[in-house]
Amino acid sequence: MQYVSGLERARAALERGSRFPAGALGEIVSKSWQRCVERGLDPRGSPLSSVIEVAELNRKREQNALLRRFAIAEMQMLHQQIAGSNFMIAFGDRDGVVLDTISDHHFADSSDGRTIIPGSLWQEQERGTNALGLAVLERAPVAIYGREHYFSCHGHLSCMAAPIFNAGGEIIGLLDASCSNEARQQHTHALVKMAAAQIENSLIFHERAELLIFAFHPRVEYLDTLSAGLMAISRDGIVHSLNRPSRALLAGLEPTVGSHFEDLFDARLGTAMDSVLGGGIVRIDDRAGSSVFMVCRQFGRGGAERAPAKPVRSSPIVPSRADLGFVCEDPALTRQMRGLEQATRLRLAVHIHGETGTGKEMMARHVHAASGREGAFVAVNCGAIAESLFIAELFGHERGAFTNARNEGSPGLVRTADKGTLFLDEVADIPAPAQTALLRFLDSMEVRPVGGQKAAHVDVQIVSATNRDLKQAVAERRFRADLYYRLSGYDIQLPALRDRTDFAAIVLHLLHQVAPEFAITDEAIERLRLKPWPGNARELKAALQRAVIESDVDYIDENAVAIDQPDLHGTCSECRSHVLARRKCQQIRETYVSVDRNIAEVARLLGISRTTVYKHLRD
Ligand SMILES: Nc1ncnc2c1ncn2[C@@H]1O[C@H](COP(=O)(O)OP(=O)(O)OP(=O)(O)O)[C@@H](O)[C@H]1O
Repeated sequence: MQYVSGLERARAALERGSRFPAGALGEIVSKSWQRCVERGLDPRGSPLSSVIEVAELNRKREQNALLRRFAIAEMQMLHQQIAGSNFMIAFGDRDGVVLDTISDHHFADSSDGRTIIPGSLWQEQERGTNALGLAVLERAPVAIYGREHYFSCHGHLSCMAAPIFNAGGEIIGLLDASCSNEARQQHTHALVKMAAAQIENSLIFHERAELLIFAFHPRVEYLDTLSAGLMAISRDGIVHSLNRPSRALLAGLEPTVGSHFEDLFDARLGTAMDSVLGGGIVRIDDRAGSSVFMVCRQFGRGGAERAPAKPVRSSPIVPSRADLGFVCEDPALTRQMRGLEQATRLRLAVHIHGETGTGKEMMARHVHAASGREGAFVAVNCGAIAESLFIAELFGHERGAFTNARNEGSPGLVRTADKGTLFLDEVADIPAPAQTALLRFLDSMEVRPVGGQKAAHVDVQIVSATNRDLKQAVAERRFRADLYYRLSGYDIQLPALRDRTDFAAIVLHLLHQVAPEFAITDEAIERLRLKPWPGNARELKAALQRAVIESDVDYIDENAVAIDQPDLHGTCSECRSHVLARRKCQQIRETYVSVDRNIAEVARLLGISRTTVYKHLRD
């Protein structure tokens, strides 16, 4: 509390242009503010926000290809760990240029989220005090909360950034987690640091695949954690790579690339190797007199029979949103679903309308689950049953009731669904005579099997679905109007995938089903969103499957998503007939072309949401 008021006092002075009481701020922030003042940056103005061109961004991505691969894998992990808390994870190069983001889409579309986009520069001289810029300057993890940011327009943003170092101790990249509130997120800060350390270790394993890699720590139970020292050593004892914990654990001995094993440890390399080659743990002293436990994590190519152990993650793996099973974050849809439980309590028949692949069957199963009914969920594809058999299949038949009837008779699908749910899929295809029988059943809830005398009462929740226009079918007298009214006691209209505001969540969910270990960048999701997706979620799932199979890395980026660029002549179809809308639409399309088709940049420049941009780019 004291800190907050101290910060506010300092902020007020800063914004007045007076000397701010440095003691009220942390040292890093206070020095950074001072540098910004000296540079003449106006804290109430706008940052000199610059975004590099797409060609330059692609060049940087290529230059950092290997690091990017490990970074995106870790971003995916981090995203899963903090999913739902409205965060954005960003990977930047050593100059503070954001190369990739993976985010909760709510944040990506917020005004804060719109500032952190691929290609944006976050050096202190442009953006003032911020975590990415300061992590480079301080060569250490930095968190900047809310109004500690120099520019007041970033005052709602909290950012935690950690540098990624190479084995020589140089910064090679940055990892950042940002959210739009001022809360101190110590837990997230720790996770970002761990992710950066994990990337550094992964790089050592990848780049030194031919060498021995030893892990060591004074406490044996820490050998499998990110606190353990890692050293890649050739068989002549020369150190070729070492991670940051190695330097800290051997402080005083100044280990570097080129040091010799025996200058660091009080043991001959041959003896240490003999002890650890069988996978054992050896206790040895370092040259400063402290003892450590050591284990061999990689024996190097051609070195040993045993498969190298992988570095173990010490971070907890938290289940992701994808485990929930059903994505429904679109407000238009959640509104419709609010009354669902009540509708099933009143036994209203539920009718679901939506294009093919929009999840009608999934929704029907959800209605069944929401109703809490104990009986079975029985799905009937009304378009797939021969007209002559329809009534018997639905209501059952007695033994030998008709030619081809089953010998033992059949209870019928309606009775199988007793105390449960009967799902009539493709309901528009019900043959005319069956429509009458179905209507009679819905009115009485009684079934009489074909060839039988006795009617039985059943208790069934009816759900029907179609991708056709049932009202039109009624108008054309192909579907009975009274049956239509009976089936649509409670209507759910499933939006097409291209119109869903929770598109990103659906992509993540489907990708998790297809390849749980795969990550996808925000930019790839943006590209996917430009497609019209006539086959909806089913088509999207197949496209993700293809992208996964064709990918030789474990993530999907913008290059893995081939889309036909939209034809940008004129306006989108919705804006064609309105003069004002036409002008706005053209402006969006022109800006899109002028910024090398970077959707995030269009949203940022015009101050509109990405969803609005997509809408105007489609035909
Ligand atoms: N909201 C959603 N969340 C997650 N997955 C979804 C969602 N909607 C659809 N899917 C996925 O899309 C695929 C198609 O769903 P489903 O079979 O329910 O669609 P449908 O509308 O019944 O299709 P059709 O009209 O062709 O019968 C399924 O694999 C399902 O996992």
